[in-house]
Amino acid sequence: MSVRVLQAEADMKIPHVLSVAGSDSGGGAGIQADLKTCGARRVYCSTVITAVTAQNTAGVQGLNILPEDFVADQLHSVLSDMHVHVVKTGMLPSLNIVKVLSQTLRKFPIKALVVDPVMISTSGDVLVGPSVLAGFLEELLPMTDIVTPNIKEASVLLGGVPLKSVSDMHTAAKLIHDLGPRNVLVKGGDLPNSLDAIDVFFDGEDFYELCSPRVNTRNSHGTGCTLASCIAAELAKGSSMLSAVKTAKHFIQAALDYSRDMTIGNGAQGPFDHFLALKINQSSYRQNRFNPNDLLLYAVTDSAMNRKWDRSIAEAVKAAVEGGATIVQIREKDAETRDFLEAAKECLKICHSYGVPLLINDRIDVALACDADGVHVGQSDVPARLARTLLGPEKIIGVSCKTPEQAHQAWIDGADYIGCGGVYPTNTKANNRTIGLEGLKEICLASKLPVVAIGGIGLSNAREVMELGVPNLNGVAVVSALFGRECILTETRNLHALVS
Ligand SMILES: Nc1ncnc2c1ncn2[C@@H]1O[C@H](COP(=O)(O)OP(=O)(O)O)[C@@H](O)[C@H]1O
Ligand SMILES: Cc1ncc(COP(=O)(O)O)c(N)n1
Ligand SMILES: [Mg+2]
Repeated sequence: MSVRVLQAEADMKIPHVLSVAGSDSGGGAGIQADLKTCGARRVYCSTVITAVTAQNTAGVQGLNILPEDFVADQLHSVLSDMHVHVVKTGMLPSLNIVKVLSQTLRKFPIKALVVDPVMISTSGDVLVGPSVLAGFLEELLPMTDIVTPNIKEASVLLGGVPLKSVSDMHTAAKLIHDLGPRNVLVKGGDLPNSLDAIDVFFDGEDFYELCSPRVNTRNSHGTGCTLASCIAAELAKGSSMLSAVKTAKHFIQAALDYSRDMTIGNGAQGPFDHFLALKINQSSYRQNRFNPNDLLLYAVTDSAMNRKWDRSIAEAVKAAVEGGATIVQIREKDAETRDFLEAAKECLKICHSYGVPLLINDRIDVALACDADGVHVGQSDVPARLARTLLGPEKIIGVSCKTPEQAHQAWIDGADYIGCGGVYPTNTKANNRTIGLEGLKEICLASKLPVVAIGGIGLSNAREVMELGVPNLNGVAVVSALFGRECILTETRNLHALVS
């Protein structure tokens, strides 16, 4: 294969959003919000700038629209060279720019088009005049996968009918859907007298009300841009539309809450902080869901060992959590699906009574059916990106990795941690290459995700693994040293004392 073909294939693998929007000098909305959102969501973002605003926390002081020919040049530069998965639009300030965009998109097919029909900013400034409306209605909306108007913009798209309630938002979503886009999200951030921030999503068949408590903050400048670019980022990673919208709503809520008391600028509407995930314990703002410290003593069950000692999976799991296991994975290679499911439900009850998360090895169907905390997948199982789409943003996903490249891909795919090994030779897994402490260290250093070491680890060597001195090595995963022994409780206690 030629270098060019290999380059093109590598390019296609990196989730990529192109934002076509205006610049906000204050850095809270527009292109700047889109870049920050994609960065926070771990997606590459290229940009085509349509206008430059002089803007701050008090409002918009000036606006300079770029000539449509130069917008066309920027679009061509990006799309003719790079593999863009999703295009997200923000401020499209002239009818000719809308036309240039829709013509260009016909030449360069993409996976999805996300249109935030920016017309009026949160500060009340008119960013886009009425002449552009015809362009939206005739050119852009029919090719749009999701359009995300706020209540004022929804009203403009529908010729001026005011929206005053959630019920009006439902009606508007349906009417806007009739204009051509495949999905509609009417955002209710500015709905008066509403205790919650309610958005209405309509996919052409069903309505969903996405509801979150309203954060009492002045820092809501850029929420609309952020929501749309987060949807675009999740779509680029392979999420379904509904799951992308839910993730985006969750992201906005978490970011607003995290930065509610931040003060930047003297005006009425401040920006918020997109990078909370970097600040709250390394990897995830979804703290209540996954805590990397839970990887400390990771117990993995084994059906053959349970058979040998004549105990049920539930008995084995109970002993392990009593002994101090901090996370449990059930790994059943030869059980009937229904038996596996029943056992998983029983283990889930036990684990949750100790506040310990339970993961299912390989079987996404079983994890979904028993509402487990997540899954662990190997390199030949369902890809992590698809697992994320199927399980949604809340579940924990771990991936077995033997190389820095696999670790990188796991991060791109939206995994939460990686399992790395076999560190030492082991009999639990046939034909498993041993990577040694050196291999483990190399992968840890390359990995942006927390790591749990696995493979032949027990009382004799757990300490040297934990003393490797890499900050993202959060724990050891153990099979035989717990479940291959007579008293799981004692073995777990001893190992727990050694690693903590
Ligand atoms: N104070 C708030 N608390 C929680 N969510 C909010 C708040 N303000 C806006 N949102 C959410 O932010 C997103 C953007 O909505 P909105 O502010 O209505 O759009 P725009 O920024 O385009 O005017 C929506 O998901 C909305 O529910
Ligand atoms: C350049 C630019 N684009 C978009 C918005 C909308 O901001 P919001 O997301 O708060 O409605 C803005 N204020 N400036
Ligand atoms: Mg807003």
